[in-house]
Order: sequence, then structure tokens, then C-alpha cells
Amino acid sequence: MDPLMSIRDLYIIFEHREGFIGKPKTVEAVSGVNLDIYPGEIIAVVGESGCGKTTLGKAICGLYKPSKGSLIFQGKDISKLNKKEFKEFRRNVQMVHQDSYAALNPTRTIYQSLSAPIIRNGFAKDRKQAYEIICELLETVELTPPELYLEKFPHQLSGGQRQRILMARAISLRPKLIVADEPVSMIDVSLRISILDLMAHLNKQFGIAFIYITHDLSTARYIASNGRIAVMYLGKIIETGQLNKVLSHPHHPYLQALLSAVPIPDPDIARNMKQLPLRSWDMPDPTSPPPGCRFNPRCPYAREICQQNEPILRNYEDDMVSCHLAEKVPAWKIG
Ligand SMILES: Nc1ncnc2c1ncn2[C@@H]1O[C@H](COP(=O)(O)OP(=O)(O)OP(=O)(O)O)[C@@H](O)[C@H]1O
Repeated sequence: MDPLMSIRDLYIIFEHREGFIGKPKTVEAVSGVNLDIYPGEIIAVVGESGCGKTTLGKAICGLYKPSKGSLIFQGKDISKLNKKEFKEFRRNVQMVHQDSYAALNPTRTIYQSLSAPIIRNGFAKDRKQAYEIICELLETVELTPPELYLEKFPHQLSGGQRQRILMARAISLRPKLIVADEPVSMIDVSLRISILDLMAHLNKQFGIAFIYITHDLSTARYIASNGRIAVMYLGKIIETGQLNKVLSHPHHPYLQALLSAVPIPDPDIARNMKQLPLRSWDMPDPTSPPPGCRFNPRCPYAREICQQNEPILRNYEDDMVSCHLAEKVPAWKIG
């Protein structure tokens, strides 16, 4: 199967200025990322705050231009699309944001917010047809009866309901890919599973591929158990593969450290859990990342080669890992 999108050696570089004086520094928020996204699949993009997840997500949606590298959507480089083709690409790749309140216009009713893109993109010929489509969409995202929600303003809805409205708005344009950036991190814990279930349902019912961006390994495990995971560290993908395999046999020391920091509910297992003894808990300054492997100053296994040469993402056992010493790093498992 051909990929829906191929991300090729992508760099997104920002200027970073501290105060008004001095030269601006640069941050490689995304640094040499390669990833193929296949139709209908779910990929969880996981990593700590500041590792470049949101920037990668926005680049996938065409909201940031690559500083270097390219994004190929359905065989075409998106930087070479004409205006009409780019509009069609933007319709096909939608983004759902973390902050549902900021993502909706507070002065517009739900009907107004949902009808505008439907009419603009020609999915409804008049207001009556738009109304019917919106009612159907609200039923799909389980906001029923729809009439109860149409005339409401965003502030009159709960965080979970607003997130469902954002999902409805995203699917209203019949996209092939949705980038969901931390969609459940701002809603009550009790409602998170239902939003994740909704995404899984939309993925199955409409065959929409999802990029699920999160810092939370447990929700990644829940939504992408049959999909893939890409773990990021300081702008780079350091390990990727089938989620269950990667999380049960993590090869990269950074991923092992992340997993060993997740609390385990079973006290017997928790007691026997070994924390990976990182050499430092601090993330390096993203404006001057360490040479060689970006994780080397924190890695308990680092050798000279790790300080000198940048590792590439390579096939190793069942997945891909960017570590010179993958063959030598001790296996890690829970308990
Ligand atoms: N518009 C921008 N201008 C300058 N620097 C930026 C910009 N956006 C992001 N950055 C920097 O790029 C790096 C990656 O940021 P990004 O928001 O993509 O990370 P993230 O993994 O999504 O983090 P979080 O989970 O906190 O949102 C950070 O060092 C951040 O400060």
C-alpha cells in the first residue's frame, strides 16, 4: 500500500530570541524526521514537553513550511501544490487542538461554527442541507439530540462536549488524516476514555488515519494498541514501530527511562521496578543540543561514539531505533 503521506528528512527551525538584545538563536524543533503515514492507521507520537510533537503535527497539516526536507501527500510534494491543490490538501488533513475553548469562536453558536466550513467547501448547497449534515455529524459524535446543541455557544458546553464538536468539525470535511494534538489532556479524567473511543470509532467507521500526539504513554497505549508509535526526543524520532512491540521491548534508553517512570498500579510489580539511572534529569537546552546523540549527556550507557556521531534511525529487531548501542543496551521489562 502506498503511504498517504511521507515525511522526508523534515526540519522545522525557529528563531529563538531571549530578550531584546543579542543575536537570535535557532531551535530545530523538528530535526531530520522521516515517517510514512498509511491510510487508515493510527500513530501515537509521544515525548516530553518541548520535544517537537506539536510542531511536527502542524507541519503535517501544512501550517508550518519545512525549513528543509519535504512532505509528500498522495505522491505530491505539498510545497509544489498550486493554490487549489493546497486547499484540497488542507481539507484532507485536519487538526484537532488541545484547547477546545480557544479553537472555537466564542461569539458563534455551534451551528454557525460547523456550518461555515461545510458551506465554504461546497458540501452543502444551502442552509437547509447544512442543517441536516450538522445534525448527522452531532449524532456521529454522540451529542444527541442534536437540536440541544445547535444554538449553544462554546462556553455553555463542557470540555468533553467541545472536544466532540471539534471532532465533528474535523470530520465534516471528510478528511483522510486527522492530527489530534493532546485532545484529552484538558478534559476530566473520567471523560478521556470516551473521547479516545470516539476517535477509534471515527478511525474505523470512516477509515480516517489519526496522528495522536501526547506526552501520556497510557492513552497512547489505549488508542494505538493496533497501531504504531513514534517516540520523539529533542526534535528527533528515536524509536518507532508497532506500539505493543515497542512498549513491551523498548530498545532506546530514553524510552526505557520514560517507561520506568510510569507508575505501576500493582504494588508487587512496582516494588521490583528498577528506575533507569539517568546521568541527568534535565533536558538539554534545545537551542544548543549536545553533539552526537542528543540523549548522550543523560544516557547511562553512553560511550565515546555517542558523543561524536549522530545516530540514524535504523532497523533493529522488529522496529526502528536511533541508538549506536542498541545491540548492547540491556533488555528492559516491567517488574
Ligand atoms: N513559534 C515558535 N517560535 C520559536 N520556538 C518555537 C515555536 N514553537 C515551538 N518552539 C520551540 O520548539 C520546540 C518544540 O516545541 P513544541 O511545542 O513543538 O513541543 P511539544 O513537544 O509539542 O511540547 P508541548 O507538549 O509542551 O506542547 C520547543 O523548544 C519550543 O520552545
